[in-house]
Amino acid sequence: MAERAAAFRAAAPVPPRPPAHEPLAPPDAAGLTALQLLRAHGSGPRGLTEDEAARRLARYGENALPARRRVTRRRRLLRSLRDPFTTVLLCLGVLSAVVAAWGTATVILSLVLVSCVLRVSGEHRADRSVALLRALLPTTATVVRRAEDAAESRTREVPVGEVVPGDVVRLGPGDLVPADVRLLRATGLSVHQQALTGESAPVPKHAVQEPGESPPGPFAPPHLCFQGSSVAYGSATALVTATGAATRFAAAHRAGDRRRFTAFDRSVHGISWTLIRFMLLTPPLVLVAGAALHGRGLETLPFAVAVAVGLTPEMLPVVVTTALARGAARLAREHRVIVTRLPALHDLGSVDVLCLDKTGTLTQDRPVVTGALDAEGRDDPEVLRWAAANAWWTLHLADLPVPDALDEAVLEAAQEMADGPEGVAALPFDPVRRLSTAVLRTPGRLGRDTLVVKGAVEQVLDRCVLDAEERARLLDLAAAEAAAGSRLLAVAVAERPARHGEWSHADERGLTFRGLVTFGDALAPTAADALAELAGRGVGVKILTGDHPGTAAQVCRALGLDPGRVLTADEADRLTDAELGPAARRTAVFARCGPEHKARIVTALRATGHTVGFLGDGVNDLPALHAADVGLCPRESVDAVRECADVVLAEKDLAAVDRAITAGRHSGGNIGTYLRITLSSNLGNVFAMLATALLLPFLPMLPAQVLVQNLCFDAAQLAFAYERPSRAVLRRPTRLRPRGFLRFITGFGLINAAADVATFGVLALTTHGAHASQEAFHAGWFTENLLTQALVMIVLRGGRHAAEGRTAGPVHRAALGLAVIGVLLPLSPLGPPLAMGTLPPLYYVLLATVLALYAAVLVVARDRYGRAADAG
Ligand SMILES: Nc1ncnc2c1ncn2[C@@H]1O[C@H](COP(=O)(O)OP(=O)(O)OP(=O)(O)O)[C@@H](O)[C@H]1O
Ligand SMILES: [Mg+2]
Repeated sequence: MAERAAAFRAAAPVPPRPPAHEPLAPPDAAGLTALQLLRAHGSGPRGLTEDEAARRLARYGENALPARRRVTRRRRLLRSLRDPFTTVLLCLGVLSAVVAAWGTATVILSLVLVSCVLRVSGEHRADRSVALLRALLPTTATVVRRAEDAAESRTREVPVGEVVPGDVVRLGPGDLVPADVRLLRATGLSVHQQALTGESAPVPKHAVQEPGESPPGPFAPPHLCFQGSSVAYGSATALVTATGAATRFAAAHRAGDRRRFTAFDRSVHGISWTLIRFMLLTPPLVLVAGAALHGRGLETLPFAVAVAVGLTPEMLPVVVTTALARGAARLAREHRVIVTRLPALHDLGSVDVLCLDKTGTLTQDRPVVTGALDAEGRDDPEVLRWAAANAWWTLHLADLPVPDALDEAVLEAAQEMADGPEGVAALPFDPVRRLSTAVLRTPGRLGRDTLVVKGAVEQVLDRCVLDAEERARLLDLAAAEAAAGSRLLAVAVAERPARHGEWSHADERGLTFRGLVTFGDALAPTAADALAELAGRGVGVKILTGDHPGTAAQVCRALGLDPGRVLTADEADRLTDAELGPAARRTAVFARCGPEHKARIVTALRATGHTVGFLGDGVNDLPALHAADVGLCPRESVDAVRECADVVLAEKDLAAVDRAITAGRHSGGNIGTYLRITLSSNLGNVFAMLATALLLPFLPMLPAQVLVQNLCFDAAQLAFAYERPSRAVLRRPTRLRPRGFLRFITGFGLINAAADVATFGVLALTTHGAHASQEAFHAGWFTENLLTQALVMIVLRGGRHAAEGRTAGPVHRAALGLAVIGVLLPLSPLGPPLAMGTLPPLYYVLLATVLALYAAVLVVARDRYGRAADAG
């Protein structure tokens, strides 16, 4: 179809585009009835003809979903200029220009330019590859269309991009609302509007004949649904009023795109601001010290600025996008895991708590009926027949596209449905109430209808006429079945006078308990191993299920996971947010969770400092997927879930999650190592330069030299995006804790500065003669700086276990290159223009000694730090 549309667009004489995707009529066309609105859109209840739809597609353009819209290069460039480091660099550049230090200003501005260009093109490339991966996950909409005017209308799936204004669409649970629509008909419809309004609870929507006053807010009208939302439960038929860039969500987003603040952003943010404070402090410090000790004036400013510039990790964004994009590409290629939002890959590496739903993850989600029991616990096939009648009629009367797994199992087990009673009304299952109800017309009993309710045991018993003792006995009966690992449905019935009006939830009262249907669901074959594997990697697994606590606990036990004390949603409801955090940390299994509970538990865990991943596949998992740092789902999930998840797995398999986490740690580990090494060396250089600036009668390095050295460092550091990290990095969540991180960089920065100062001594010893010594000093220091940097890259690259049988990788090669440049550049023809002189051979001999000592100290410090980190 996509090809056909493309061909159409290419072949047809395209009519002039209307200005800026104007909708045919305003979305709610205030006061128009549904029929009038259909007419205003040149459509009808039978939908558009295929030809008309194709014409409109050419006219209005593709209906791109919010998450799939491209960011333009200009927007990206502006965003990268807003980056705090870039801003500080630009300020320093301007400052240099103000004091007419043209050399420094030019170098700084070129540095900004190079890093922005690299970043923008890197992000652009990364985005393109994510878009290509996303294209593997097509989302569709169900449209009602006709082949030609006179033909019967047909319902068919089309890619969401081909939906046009005037289309009539069908919506069911888990569907994305493909565009802005006006409801024509709706049954029990509730939509998730979280992406639009931030509100996580589903919002009820219904069709109205003539829209009256709506509550305030662009997304509030109850008869309209909007692109960017999805169906939580119920079903509807609706008219498309606006697509693509003309939708309300697109309009709201143009103002300023909300981006999720990820775990990675949070830690980088903290570190960045500490560095920036330091950068802002450096120039005044250098100026004041220069003036006080050597009576220097503003001429020190370019040097002071260069020192501050020396602190910036200019290549950070480039290393980050490259490392992540490579990781995502590899995951897709080797494991068919698709990362739909790149930063999520980094967060996946730092996930230390993984929340799962039970069905389909720990079990196979192929339930089979194992029994039907009456209230005494005796076999009673009648109970199954009631359950099946409920399943059959809710499926048909509520217009649901497919039965859920439990309903399917019930229908499979109770075959002869044909001559059963006829259904007249249905209130379909919803995961908050955990009930479904069908109203049946009892044959031979005119004027009487039978209400059949099935659902979770507690919810059904709450609606039955029972004394406390009987209720407790029935709960025990259910608990005993659940303790064997069975899933359960309770069934209750009631006879009521027939009626013409609507049935509502209020009618589910005064019921008679009929019995239980029990289900078995085999364990997923890979689950036990994957759980053990995850635990070994430092990931705590928590089960968040809507099921019975007994069933959930038994499934965990069967997989070798100690369930401990199960926390039910009712108990969680009684805890404040502050109490829930610690309780959630202690608990492994949460039962009877509704969609909101799942989200609240995830939020509470995040608030206690965990990075939380959530794996789920149902609409009832949507709020939690939103709330988590990383949302994961299997490929067969409903569209709404897939569109919201950050990581889409080829299948719902815990082993795949484990592989994805490893890939996240791979990329995240490289980024962390890059930051540690770069910032500690940068900081060390700054310390040393400040110290020597105080001692020396001349500048320890000229601004141009500082910047050239910076450029060499940056280029070498790109290698970290391509490195294969050590196994030690993959063994625990990669996490940048700002505190520990700052301690690391100051510690290693000081060691680095000590080596520099030692070199200073060596230089004093080996070079003599006033003028000659200045140039030689610069050369000597340049060489030493690059060599120590190369050494640090090799020694600190893999942490304490770096030696574990590894071959030389890209970082080794880059370090080698850096060392060669460090030694040869001052000796090359580039030396004199950069004001670097030649050095006596003795210098090299003594420098080698300094470097050997430095390496030894580094190794000792690294191992101590590694042991402390392992213990912490
Ligand atoms: N089709 C249905 N009709 C009536 N009740 C149902 C139906 N499906 C589920 N339930 C009830 O709702 C409860 C919760 O549903 P379910 O187990 O699917 O929740 P969940 O949160 O998706 O769990 P999981 O973690 O297993 O995926 C079930 O234990 C069952 O009692
Ligand atoms: Mg589920």
